[in-house]
Amino acid sequence: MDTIFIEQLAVDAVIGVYDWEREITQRLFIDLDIGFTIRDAAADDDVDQTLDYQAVAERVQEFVAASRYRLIETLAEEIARLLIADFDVLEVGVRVSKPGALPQAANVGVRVTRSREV
Ligand SMILES: Nc1nc2c(c(=O)[nH]1)N=C([C@H](O)[C@@H](O)CO)CN2
Repeated sequence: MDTIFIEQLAVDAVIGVYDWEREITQRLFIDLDIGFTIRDAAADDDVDQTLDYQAVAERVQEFVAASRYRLIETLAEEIARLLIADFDVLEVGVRVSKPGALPQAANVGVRVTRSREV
């Protein structure tokens, strides 16, 4: 299987377990590794035969911006579910980073890998 990836997709969302975090948005970065066979699209040089990363990015940005989860774990899981359901992908890796969460660290986050059940 091949991979189509998106790195550091920036989205502002309501996210966090503390009361003050429910009142603000915070910057998240999303990394996606999407398992997809690109051979046919490459052979025909045809975007209609591949996964349009622009469409994926717009859908994920729309979803995350409207979300109000407490845990980044939940957000990562739901992004994976969305991609498998809406874009018919076989496997997806989702990394959600919340760089503002820990002042003493450059970044924190979670990574999940999920596959479509066949
Ligand atoms: N494993 C996690 N730990 C924590 C999370 C989280 O989403 N997953 N969230 C918080 C707070 O919201 C924190 O980001 C506030 O700065 C703490 N730990």
